[in-house]
Amino acid sequence: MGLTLYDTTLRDGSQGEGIALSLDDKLRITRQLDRFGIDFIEGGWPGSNPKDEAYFEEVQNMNLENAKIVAFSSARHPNMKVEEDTNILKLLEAGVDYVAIFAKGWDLHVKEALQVPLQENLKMIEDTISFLKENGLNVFFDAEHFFDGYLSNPEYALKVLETAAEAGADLLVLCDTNGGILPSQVRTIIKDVKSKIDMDIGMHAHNDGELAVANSIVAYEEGAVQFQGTVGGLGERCGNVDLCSLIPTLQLKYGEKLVTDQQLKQLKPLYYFVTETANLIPRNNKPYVGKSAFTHKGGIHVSAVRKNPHTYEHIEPELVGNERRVLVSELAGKSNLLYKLKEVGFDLNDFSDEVIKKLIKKVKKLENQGYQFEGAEASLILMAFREFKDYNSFFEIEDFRTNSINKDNHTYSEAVLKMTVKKQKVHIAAEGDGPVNALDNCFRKALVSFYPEITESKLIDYKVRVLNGNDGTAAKVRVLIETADLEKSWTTVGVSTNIIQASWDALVDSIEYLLLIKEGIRII
Ligand SMILES: CC(=O)SCCNC(=O)CCNC(=O)[C@H](O)C(C)(C)COP(=O)(O)OP(=O)(O)OC[C@H]1O[C@@H](n2cnc3c(N)ncnc32)[C@H](O)[C@@H]1OP(=O)(O)O
Ligand SMILES: CC(=O)C(=O)O
Repeated sequence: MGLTLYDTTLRDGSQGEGIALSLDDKLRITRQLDRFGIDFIEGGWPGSNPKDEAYFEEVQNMNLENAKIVAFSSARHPNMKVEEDTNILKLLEAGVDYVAIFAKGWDLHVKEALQVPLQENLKMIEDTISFLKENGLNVFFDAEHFFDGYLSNPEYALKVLETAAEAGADLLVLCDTNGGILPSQVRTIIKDVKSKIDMDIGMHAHNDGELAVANSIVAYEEGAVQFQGTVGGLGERCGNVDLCSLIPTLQLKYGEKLVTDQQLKQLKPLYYFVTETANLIPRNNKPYVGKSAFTHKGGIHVSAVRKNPHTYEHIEPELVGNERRVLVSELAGKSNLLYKLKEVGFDLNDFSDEVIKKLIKKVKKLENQGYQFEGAEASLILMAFREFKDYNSFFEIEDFRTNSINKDNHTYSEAVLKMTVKKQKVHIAAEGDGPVNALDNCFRKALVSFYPEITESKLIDYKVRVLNGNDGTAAKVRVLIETADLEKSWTTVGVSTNIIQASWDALVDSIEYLLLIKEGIRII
């Protein structure tokens, strides 16, 4: 058997806390895994619940391009005939060519979890595999707790594998079910298994010791041919080995051709698809696929990356569908700002060294006052624009006022705004649920006849962070406003001890940035 990828997101991944995939979710994930180039997809345990049973019915209509679907179950129950065990019968009804059977590889489990003699566990394995083989199925044998079992009673753990092999199993999968084994132990144990049993082995690693990737890599180095894991490392307790880390490591560092280059570029989209389908928040610092995996913040790093990205990147981000990003903050140097300005379309010749230094000094000073530009790039870009001698703002604010009114125990607000737009004086009022909403309504009402395009955008998120909580209601706050039009979203920032002022500053930036984009000024 060549190297194969085995995804158990739909089975072991579903055993992770907070994961509740619908049947439709499972089918959509199946489609994406298949397109990505996964060889085997463990779809579920048909004996466990009606949803998994329905999955095996539905998946037969899917015309998969690449993957084989695998149905999962335990070996037969103790003291029961295999042909009478519904778990096993449902495997036959699942309409698959491949099944995965797990059984105990640790004497402790046989004695305490199953509470049967050691011999009965071997008999369960033998009966189940023989029966499934007689019924024409390919059988992957998952030796549950194999590594802990080997450490406790190596003769018995090996006997479990030998029994499965003699009964006709097509592959012996060594499971680190409790996820606590060490790479050095994996190496020694697999060497011993390989010296005694002449069969292909697979690896199923859990991540309780944060070593699932390391343990799977050691298994690979020792000749394992199948790697079972999940997208994003979902799974029981701390999860399974994350295929989003394991696959690119094997492919890009060990040179194994597991998927095509094009498929590998779908790794990040696959991670996002599965994470979002599972209703989870993607983790920025996930190796390879996280938003921050190739994001540079420290000035020293960005200075070097501009000269040669290899200085601070272990692979090219595009290989896994990711991208390089640079942040500007108080930890930035000139390089961060130059990178960012170029990225958004500025001609760097427009900025003298002096202006860049002045801008970066301003960023550091403002961050010391509570601004945070890495999450508010639109405000940063506006700051750079305002350094252009020939830049005229789209409007000039004269003053504004807000009032809150309580009537019949319901509070609402009104705002009044005086400004000049295209040399015309505007004096306008509007109401809103609260003062910021009233100001937003008023501002847009004042601008709409001059810039009708502002109706295409709206505020989609508004976050307030108290910066010095000890000062109570007099504390300084940072307001981040996210605005979106039909194509993109952008974030702006304001900081003040007055929440209305902080919100107003962020609001003004958000509208001004929109007008910059709409007026076709060089911003991508
Ligand atoms: C390491 C792993 O991740 S293995 C996969 C674990 N996944 C799951 O458990 C999710 C799906 N599970 C289920 O839907 C249910 O647990 C079922 C349908 C399988 C069983 O439900 P129930 O019959 O109500 O039993 P329950 O879950 O309480 O206990 C499990 C039974 O399986 C037995 N069992 C455990 N491991 C094995 C095994 N390897 N081979 C055979 N039987 C086993 C246990 O001894 C216990 O038997 P008992 O009821 O006679 O005491
Ligand atoms: C089979 C399995 O999921 C395990 O041993 O962890």
